[in-house]
Amino acid sequence: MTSYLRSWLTSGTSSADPPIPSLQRVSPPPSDDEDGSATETEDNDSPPAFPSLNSAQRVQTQKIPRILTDSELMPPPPSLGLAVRKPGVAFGSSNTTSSSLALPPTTTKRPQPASKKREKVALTPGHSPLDWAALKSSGADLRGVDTLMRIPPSVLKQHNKRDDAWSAFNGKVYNITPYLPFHPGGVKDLMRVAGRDGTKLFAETHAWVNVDFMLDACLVGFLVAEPSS
Ligand code: HEM
Repeated sequence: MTSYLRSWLTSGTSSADPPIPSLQRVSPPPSDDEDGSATETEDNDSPPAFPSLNSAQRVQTQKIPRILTDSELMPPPPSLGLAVRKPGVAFGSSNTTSSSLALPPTTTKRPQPASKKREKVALTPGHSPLDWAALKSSGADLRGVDTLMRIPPSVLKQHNKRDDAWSAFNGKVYNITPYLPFHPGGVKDLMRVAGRDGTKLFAETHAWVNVDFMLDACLVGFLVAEPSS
């Protein structure tokens, strides 16, 4: 084999060609086998050394780069969290705790109702918001009328009793009687708008409540101007 390669390499070369390096016979790596009985064909499940015994990688293993600690990789957060900052006090100058896990001062106190008027009333059993949703979708007649009507203020005014209370919100007139016991603000407050346009009072109390959704099943008609006689 070696002589074949040598003759193949030398054929066609001129004297100007660089000298052909002589082939070296490389002896196999020392085997673990004392008696050298293990051969290529023999079963040997032990994996080869990695990195290879004479590899450059193995020589360099002494110089493993140092693994940086967490604090070297990422600086620690500032000791004072924004959550404990007091409004109007310069950051870090107050006597706040150093833990950023401390509760922000705004949530350490229970929120107080803005006024006595806005306090919620205790709803009687079976009158929770979920119960109202169930009643609305039950198919029960909550309007009390057969068709939607055009309702002038003079007609609206007549429906001002607990058992027959209509109120207008954003141009739509609703029968609020079935909703009275479900109102979280109480019957009394809701009755203040019975027989009249409650849009303003409603918006001043809780503009975030979606009246159109809450009372869609109670719609009786639309508020119109008084017909001229
Ligand atoms: C028919 C129209 C109305 C509907 C559908 C309605 C609905 C609601 C709902 C869903 C809440 C609970 C709000 C919440 O938890 O955030 C509430 C609370 C309240 N409502 Fe009404 N409301 C109506 C009309 C009124 C009116 C006209 C007043 C007028 C005085 C009023 C006074 C209150 C008060 C004082 C509360 C409790 C305090 C609060 O939650 O802020 N509501 N209402």
